[in-house]
Amino acid sequence: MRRDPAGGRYLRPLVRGFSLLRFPLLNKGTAFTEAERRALGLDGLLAPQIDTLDELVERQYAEYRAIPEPLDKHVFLRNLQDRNEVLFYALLSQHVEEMLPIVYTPTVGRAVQEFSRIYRYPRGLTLSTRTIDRAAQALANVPLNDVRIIVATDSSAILGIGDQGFGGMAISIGKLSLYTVAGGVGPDKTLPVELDVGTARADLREDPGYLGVKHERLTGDAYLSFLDRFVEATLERYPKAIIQWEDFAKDAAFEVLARYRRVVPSFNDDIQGTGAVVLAGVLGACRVRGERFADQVMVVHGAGAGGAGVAAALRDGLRREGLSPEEIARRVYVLDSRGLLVDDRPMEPYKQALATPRAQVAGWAGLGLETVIREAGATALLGLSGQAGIFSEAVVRAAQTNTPRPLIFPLSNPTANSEALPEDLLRWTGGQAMVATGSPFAPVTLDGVTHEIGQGNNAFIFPGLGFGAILARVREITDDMVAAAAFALADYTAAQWPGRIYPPVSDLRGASLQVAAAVIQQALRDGVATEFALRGLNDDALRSAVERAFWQPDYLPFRLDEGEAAGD
Ligand SMILES: O=C([O-])CC(=O)C(=O)O
Ligand SMILES: [Mg+2]
Repeated sequence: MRRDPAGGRYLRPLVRGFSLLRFPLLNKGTAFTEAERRALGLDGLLAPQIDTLDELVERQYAEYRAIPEPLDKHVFLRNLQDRNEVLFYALLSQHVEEMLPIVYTPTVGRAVQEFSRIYRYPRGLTLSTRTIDRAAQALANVPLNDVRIIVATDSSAILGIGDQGFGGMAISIGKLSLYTVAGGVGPDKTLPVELDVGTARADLREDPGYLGVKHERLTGDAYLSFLDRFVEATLERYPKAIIQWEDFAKDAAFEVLARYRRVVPSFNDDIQGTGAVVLAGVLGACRVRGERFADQVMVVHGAGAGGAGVAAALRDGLRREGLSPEEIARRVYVLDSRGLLVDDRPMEPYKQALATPRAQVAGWAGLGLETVIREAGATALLGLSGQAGIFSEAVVRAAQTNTPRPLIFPLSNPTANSEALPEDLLRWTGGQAMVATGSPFAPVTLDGVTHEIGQGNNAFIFPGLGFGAILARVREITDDMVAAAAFALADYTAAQWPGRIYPPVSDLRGASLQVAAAVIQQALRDGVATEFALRGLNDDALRSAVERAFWQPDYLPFRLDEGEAAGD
């Protein structure tokens, strides 16, 4: 992108003619003007009609509406993205609420599973055991010069659906669409990455149609060495990039975050993003109920990256309220598939910090979900187990004996993995449960009252967190920046959407702007920001600066420099 002396934005293309039409970031299809067609060697290659962006959006939208199946809609939008990226984002921006469940959760889960079958056109960077020795060359081949945000997955724990091998690329692509539509990052600044270290799934390895490498996953030193080479080559080619680690299985998630967060500014979306969004939702629900957060007793079901991240965020939130470690231990309980984490039980090292002291559960009737809810007096249930239906009627009734309006958040994705259906939760509790889910659900009408179902998805955190970190040019993403994102989201919801636990998805952009501004403030306070132009701005000025930096889908005019013509 360039600017003329009057400040007008324009493009000076390095490719011309047919190649220009094949470059999704530059292609305008029939919106190339008469003059551009002549100057850029496009005469004869396009339909005669000349359209505006709005006309193209209308036409694509009509086609989109005619497609019945969500996965086919996803493929349609992905094809558009790979053909004409500005048009894709213009369409998506105008229909965020309708299309988010298609480009993102839940349909992206299907796209991950079907990725080898729906794969059409390359996007992003794939590093595999075949290419990792040439990582620097692979990065040099990426046709983008100023990448600022990378979403990288090793696909070991995609959403709640486990190891998906090469298919995990679809989640990196989907998350980055949100970075652009909700987080304001230009698509030329985003890079989805699939780290194909193999798959533990024999069915994939034996499937002739599977497009990933067909061997067992790398583990131990070989795995870490693979990641080291990726990080090293990335730092070299894109020194200003931030990495979002996505959908790594629990042990790897913690290890990878700890290993690299001070080498390259990075965060783990499932641990930190999910932790922040759930903390914001619990704070929001307490405000709606007129109760104190510090008085809640919270049971986290699931101790993978998401569950552990949520428990850590809740504990951190309680610490900020002034509670002692002993008090916190009586407010947050974490269960994995073997029941409550109790400190004398064998468990993975990362879980130890979340375990309940044995003395505290002396005399309890058991350590399973329902018993823990009764014995602990739980007022909030947070589901991150990936186990569909685990929040059963008996479990929910147990929570309602402790409080008339329990908070019940079935957060596992995609929809089929949700711990409960909002409709059931509201029915079992006589409309009293305060419900938010990870995947989108339609409003529920019960006894004439309609309940909106908030979406407690990290989509309300990561676009703003990443955008703020990019604008502040941070050296590191601190825990306090993540916490600031959570509090900003809770404050924004209370101010703009009183009575709701989360804003509606239609306001993802507004929420992200607020999150980004808060993240910048915190980065400045933490001394990790290197963009000093943002120093000293008050909240309003900062929010305006963030808004001005927000990328908008628009067809920029193409101009050639003096004396240049097609074919030069
Ligand atoms: O992708 C989503 O919808 C949220 C998320 O990170 C996950 O479930 O792993
Ligand atoms: Mg995830």
